[in-house]
Amino acid sequence: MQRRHRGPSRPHALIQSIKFFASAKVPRSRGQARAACHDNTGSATVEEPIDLLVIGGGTAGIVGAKTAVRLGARTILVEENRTGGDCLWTGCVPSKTLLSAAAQAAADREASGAEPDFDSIRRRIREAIRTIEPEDSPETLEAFGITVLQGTARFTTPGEALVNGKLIRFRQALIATGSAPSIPPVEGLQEVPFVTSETIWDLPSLPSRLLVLGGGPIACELGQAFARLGSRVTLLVRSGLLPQEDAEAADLVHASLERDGVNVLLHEEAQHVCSTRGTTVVTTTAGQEIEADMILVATGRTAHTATLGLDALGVDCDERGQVLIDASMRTASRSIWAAGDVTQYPKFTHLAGVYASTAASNAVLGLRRSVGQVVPRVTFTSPEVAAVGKTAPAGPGQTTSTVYLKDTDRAVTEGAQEGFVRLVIGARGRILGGTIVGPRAGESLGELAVAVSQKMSTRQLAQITHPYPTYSDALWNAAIAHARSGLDSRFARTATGVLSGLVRHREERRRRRRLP
Ligand SMILES: Cc1cc2nc3c(=O)[nH]c(=O)nc-3n(C[C@H](O)[C@H](O)[C@H](O)COP(=O)(O)OP(=O)(O)OC[C@H]3O[C@@H](n4cnc5c(N)ncnc54)[C@H](O)[C@@H]3O)c2cc1C
Ligand SMILES: NC(=O)c1ccc[n+]([C@@H]2O[C@H](COP(=O)([O-])OP(=O)(O)OC[C@H]3O[C@@H](n4cnc5c(N)ncnc54)[C@H](O)[C@@H]3O)[C@@H](O)[C@H]2O)c1
Repeated sequence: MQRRHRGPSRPHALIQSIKFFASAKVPRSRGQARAACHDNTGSATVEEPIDLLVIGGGTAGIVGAKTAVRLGARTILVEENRTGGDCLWTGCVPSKTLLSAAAQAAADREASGAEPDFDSIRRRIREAIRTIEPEDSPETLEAFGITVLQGTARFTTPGEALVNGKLIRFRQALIATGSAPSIPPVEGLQEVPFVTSETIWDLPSLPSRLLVLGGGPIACELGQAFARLGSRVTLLVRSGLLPQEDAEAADLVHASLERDGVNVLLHEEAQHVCSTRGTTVVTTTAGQEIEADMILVATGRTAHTATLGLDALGVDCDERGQVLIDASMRTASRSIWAAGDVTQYPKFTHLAGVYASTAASNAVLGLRRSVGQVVPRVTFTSPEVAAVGKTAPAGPGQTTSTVYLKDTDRAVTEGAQEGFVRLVIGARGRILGGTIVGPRAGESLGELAVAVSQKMSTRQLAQITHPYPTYSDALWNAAIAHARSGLDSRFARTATGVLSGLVRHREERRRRRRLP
């Protein structure tokens, strides 16, 4: 089942907001970008290099190229597969559609015992992709003013790259080639059928027993979805679940997965895999044997850099092949920039788009603006886990304020009381970050991201009236609880005591003056 296919990703609707940076249509008047290609036999057709060569047509590549064109740069985007990238074809769009269909399937099963139709779910996923896809198509990008070339790019020198044997000369280049699933070196794995986040969408039928290797966002989201559709799912996880997240949040996801029937095995790995009479048997490091009809490998990512010819440019990569860049998105080579999953930064669509926009404008305008470090993220399990900034106190003077959904009226009215909001708070009540767990947690995260990036204090957030009854009441109440605890401190009590004494004294004096 394992098939390597790298779909281009997409800045589609999610990236509408990023299009704030790269929006207006640019008249297709230039043509210089196309003319800058020449063959490598020496018969150059144009001498002048293009302004920006973008390699990769996923979210990072598309947003980067649009930003550059918007700034007047002659831009070529090279994509070896389909423009749109992981997010559109094999990532966010299919996985969020699947999660929605699986939640509906679980509700239907509970209500009427009806089992889901896997074919219609696959059709729904295809339809979601088909609806969004035109936004990222080569035609749309060309209409925007980007020259799109289909092919595999490889650098030859700092100012030149080969695409399908043609030489392209460029002033600046943006590497946006994304990443692929890492396949762990488990004995026997390559000999049995397995899928990854790239190929699971091609499964013709629902596997009755699915073994998932990994415990990150992909394993948790897809593991829960397949369990809700009716597969018997086992998660085999080297670490704890969602190791990047607040431990109590991860515990709630763990409990929820188990309620959906998922068998979660933590701090254990696959040691050996073999196939016996059509069934795959995985032996774990703890000596357990698990039978499965299909394995999903979700154990992290490897960057697409091996064939880019980066050695010739002096661009540094880490051991996972990730391009190392500074805060302005520039590599060790002055004219080479990178953004998205190919870099060492966290791997999210919104980050790929925003960082690529900064990289492209820095490259084209000769700037060194730094990217923002406030990174919101959402794992779309049930309950959702949304986080931004610090998720635990990390120094003296830092504290937390937590409000549970069982104390939040909207959650009580909806019978969805599992979850919480936890703020991490620093000196003078400054909000440093936090975690939101519960239904639609991701929808409340934007407000917390604003509070963190604007360096707001709990007192400032507490002063903003929130509508009742909403889930964001929990966030508000966490801020109010902390701001109020400040008022309860000994210093604050002394200060308010002194203040009210002064007022009493002043009023007494006025009263005496009025006496005859
Ligand atoms: C199952 C799953 C669910 C996800 N869900 C979410 C989510 O809900 N929210 C979220 O924010 N993120 C999510 N992500 C992560 C998100 O998909 C990625 O962060 C994002 O797609 C990265 O975009 P990119 O442009 O860096 O890379 P990609 O989208 O991978 O694009 C890279 C492109 O470069 C092309 N390419 C590679 N090498 C070359 C070459 N030499 N020449 C030419 N072209 C080349 C590839 O074909 C590809 O089209 C999810 C990922 C997965 C796998
Ligand atoms: N909702 C979202 O935003 C979303 C959804 C899916 C993916 N993503 C992005 O895609 C990236 C990749 O996701 P991922 O879940 O593949 O990777 P990950 O790196 O986040 O998690 C990998 C997990 O696999 C475990 N693991 C590693 N090797 C293992 C082995 N041999 N056996 C068993 N377990 C092993 C790790 O302990 C960890 O729990 C994420 O970091 C995230 O940025 C985002």
